[in-house]
Amino acid sequence: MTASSALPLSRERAVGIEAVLRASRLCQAVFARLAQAQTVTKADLSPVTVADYGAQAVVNALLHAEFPSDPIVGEEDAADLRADARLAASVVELTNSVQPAGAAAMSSDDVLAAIDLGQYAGGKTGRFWTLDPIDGTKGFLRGEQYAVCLALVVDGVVQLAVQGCPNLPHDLAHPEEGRGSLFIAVRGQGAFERHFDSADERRISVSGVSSASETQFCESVEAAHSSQSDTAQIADRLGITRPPVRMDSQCKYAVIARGDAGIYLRVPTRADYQEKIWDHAGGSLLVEEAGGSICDVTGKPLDFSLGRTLKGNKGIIATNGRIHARVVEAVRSVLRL
Ligand SMILES: Nc1ncnc2c1ncn2[C@@H]1O[C@H](COP(=O)(O)O)[C@@H](O)[C@H]1OP(=O)(O)O
Ligand SMILES: [Mg+2]
Ligand SMILES: [Mg+2]
Ligand SMILES: [Mg+2]
Repeated sequence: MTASSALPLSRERAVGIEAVLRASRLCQAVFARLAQAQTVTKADLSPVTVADYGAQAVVNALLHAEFPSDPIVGEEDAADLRADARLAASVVELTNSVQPAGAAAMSSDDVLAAIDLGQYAGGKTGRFWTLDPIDGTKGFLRGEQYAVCLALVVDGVVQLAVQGCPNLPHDLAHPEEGRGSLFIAVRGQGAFERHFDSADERRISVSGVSSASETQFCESVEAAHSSQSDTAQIADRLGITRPPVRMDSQCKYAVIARGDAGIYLRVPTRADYQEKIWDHAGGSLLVEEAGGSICDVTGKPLDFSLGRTLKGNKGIIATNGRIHARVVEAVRSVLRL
């Protein structure tokens, strides 16, 4: 099933899908030659590859061509590329490799300018896009899960999500049967999944379990991103006996939205870490439109209107909805909130 073009945000939805598919193709092409991929270290020590820059260039360029007055809150900026001509040349080559046949090649200046379109400050009025060109760079580098995450925020509320998950199995129990899914949601229109090799969409919904003990929970692979000792205690308190599903990136939100697991926990490891809006905007809408619930570890709704970070929130609890109150109670009790 494909959403009708008469529905709200149908053009944004179609452009978002094209942008995320192009960026996902670029990332897969880079991974195929990852042995040679250049990586640099940003000030925050996170790995960033030519694919992160290239994917941001591709998405921003298409958004800017189609919606020239929409600002973009993107994770990356081109400062390091301006200081490294060899790295910049790789990104320009990659960006042009996924432009449609017949499109004029982008110059180095065009590519750097496209990346730098992502520096908008966000806020509570008007509409803007938010982009994580590769969420889960560490998963990408390991050949595991990562996601290209795009969302549209209007007056502080997420209205559209398009998330590409190139390595996500279509069926977690049968990874050999195919990988690569796109997840799409528009507020009020439901959540959908399509495989990378087909335009057919299917509506997805959260798991129907009504007891937390019957489900599995997912969390980060990286212990520095979410406290695995706290989540083990929370799981224990909820009577969950199955091991956690550890996965990088916003693929965790897709897995909740599709009903593969019932709970996603992200428990702060540091009091001063502010979650970024591009790490949660799209994923939160996917979960809500699939019938689930989301809030922070104190039970507060996520507030995407405060700029580039979720500075009013701490951590994340996303569930299938039916077990939400019980999970929030267990998290608050273990964290003494
Ligand atoms: N201390 C931290 N706590 C929570 N998330 C973090 C922390 N440090 C980095 N991140 C972010 O976690 C995300 C990946 O999370 P996951 O573990 O779910 O795959 C990345 O976007 C990464 O941001 P960044 O892109 O700035 O490195
Ligand atoms: Mg990063
Ligand atoms: Mg991220
Ligand atoms: Mg990223």
